[in-house]
Amino acid sequence: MKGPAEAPRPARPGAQGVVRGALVALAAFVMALLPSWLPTFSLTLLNLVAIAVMVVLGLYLLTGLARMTSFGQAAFMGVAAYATAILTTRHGVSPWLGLLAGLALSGGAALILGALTVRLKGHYLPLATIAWQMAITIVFGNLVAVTGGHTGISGVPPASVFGLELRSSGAFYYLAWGFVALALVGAHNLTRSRTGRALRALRGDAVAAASFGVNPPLLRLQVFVVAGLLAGAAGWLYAHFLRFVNPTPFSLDASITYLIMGVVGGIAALPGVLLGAGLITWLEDWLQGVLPLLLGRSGNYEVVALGLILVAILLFAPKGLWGFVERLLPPPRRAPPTGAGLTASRGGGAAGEALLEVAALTKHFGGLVAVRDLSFTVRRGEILGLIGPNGAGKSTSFNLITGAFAPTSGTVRYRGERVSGLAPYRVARKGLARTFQHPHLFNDMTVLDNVALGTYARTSAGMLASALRFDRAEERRAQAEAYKQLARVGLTEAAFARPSDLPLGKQRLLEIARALAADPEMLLLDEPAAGLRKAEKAELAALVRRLKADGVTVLFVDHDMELVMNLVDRVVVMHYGELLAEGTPAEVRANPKVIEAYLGSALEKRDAVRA
Ligand SMILES: Nc1ncnc2c1ncn2[C@@H]1O[C@H](COP(=O)(O)OP(=O)(O)OP(=O)(O)O)[C@@H](O)[C@H]1O
Repeated sequence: MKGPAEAPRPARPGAQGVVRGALVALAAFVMALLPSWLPTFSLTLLNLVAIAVMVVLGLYLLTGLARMTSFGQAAFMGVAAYATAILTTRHGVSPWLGLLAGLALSGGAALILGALTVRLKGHYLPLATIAWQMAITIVFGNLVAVTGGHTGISGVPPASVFGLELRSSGAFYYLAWGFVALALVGAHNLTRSRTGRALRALRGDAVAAASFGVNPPLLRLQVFVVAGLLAGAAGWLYAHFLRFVNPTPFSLDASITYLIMGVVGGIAALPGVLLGAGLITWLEDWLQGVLPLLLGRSGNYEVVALGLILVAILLFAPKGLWGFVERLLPPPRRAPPTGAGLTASRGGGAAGEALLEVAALTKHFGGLVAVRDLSFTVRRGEILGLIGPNGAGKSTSFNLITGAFAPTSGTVRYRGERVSGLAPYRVARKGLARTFQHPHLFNDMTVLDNVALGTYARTSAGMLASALRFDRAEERRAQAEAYKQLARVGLTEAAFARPSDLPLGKQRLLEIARALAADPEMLLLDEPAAGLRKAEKAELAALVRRLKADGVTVLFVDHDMELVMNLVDRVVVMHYGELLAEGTPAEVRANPKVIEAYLGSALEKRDAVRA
């Protein structure tokens, strides 16, 4: 481990927070004064920046946090812009009612599209959003009776506040940046919440996220809708600022430009959103003026220039321009959380009674039977070892128990309740926590936040509550709980390090701390000793013994016979997918079938090496 990363920072987070707060207040003060200093042209540009920020903020949540790419945000913007334009020009409705209608329609559209597409993997989601984006642009252009076709709808009334019509750029500036301020604060709060952590965990590792109770499709859908609503609000601002709508600002080109803004500024950080939206909006405007003069002809050449900038950023600054700036700033200092953790709610039931019952479990992979007719019971309070030579079916059994695989036949019951066939997040919420053979940790979060992820199913603040910071008390307890579990595995020194700074042995302890943060009744450890040195294995074994003393039931799947035999109460041995033997370590060690299986596989390995 890198020494300095592990050492606790000399925490003076209070002073740093005050400085940050003062800087934000100063920026807000300067922003409030800008309309009295700047010419109309600059204010108009700033209003367009504000509108872009709203859309890119949605992309921050969608792509920056959850790594879902959408090429369709301008379409959601267009849905709200057309809704308010039609209602206010043709039906005399107030622009504020137009806002409600616009948000309802853009949010509804995101809900429908999201429900259909968020389960798509890899490139299919972006492709689906392109299809949606193109379809909706065609509707805007061709449904002439409703949308005015390519001519669009003009005469959209200005929004008014307390009877004051916001006609000028200077007046509209306060409305647009007021929206931005609210959205920024909400996004900032969300990022620091249980939802923000879960979203970051979701990126590329839905299996790990589900292991502490996150429902990946639901969370993806929620964030997709929020991004749609932010784009909808931007569309409403656009319609009442320019007072004219046509299909062009809501086309695929526009959606791509918003993505470029995110990538250029740095889509994974809120300052990057502001930087990207500001820079690209200004650059686009500047290039539109300069390029025709330089090239001697007019055309959309700024698109080519923006494309080149995007390529350069992707090559030289994959984290965007904010990535550069961030490196120059001092790292944030955080103090160890204090106070009470979360209330333990599991437990009950007598030691020794059946907790997990595996009955006639079978799993086929095509023609291969990985697990055949496997039955065993884990009793409350014991450590049960599941061992077997390579390919015996241990990991498959583990995945069947935790819900990662559905069994071909047979059942798994936990506390008498059938859990086989349930989604992994549902199994996790029943009180079964797991670790992974190869640690699934999140290096863009601190060690402490990685453990706090484990509290997901024990906390309940939703997106709105988190965005409004109503989760303050719960979040404090979740952080304190995470720290408590870090202390339990002896890792508090590394609380503010990154998981990648830790050696493998400590990463495995960190995964166990995260599992413990879920307050599990039963802990399933998948080859926790693989790749560990002798001293690390001893540390692991001591921890598992302490957990047993605390009443945690453990299913310990591993190769290491010596470790398992000295640690567990009972052993289940698998061979070629079937149960070979079951009993105490002494009974199993003396079982001729076990000796033969292990000796046989050792000889096979030796022959393979010789060959
Ligand atoms: N997703 C899969 N698709 C097809 N076959 C699989 C899959 N997962 C496992 N298998 C096969 O099932 C059998 C049992 O594999 P499994 O990984 O469960 O064994 P194991 O006892 O955990 O082995 P190891 O100790 O080497 O991890 C092996 O033959 C393996 O190749």
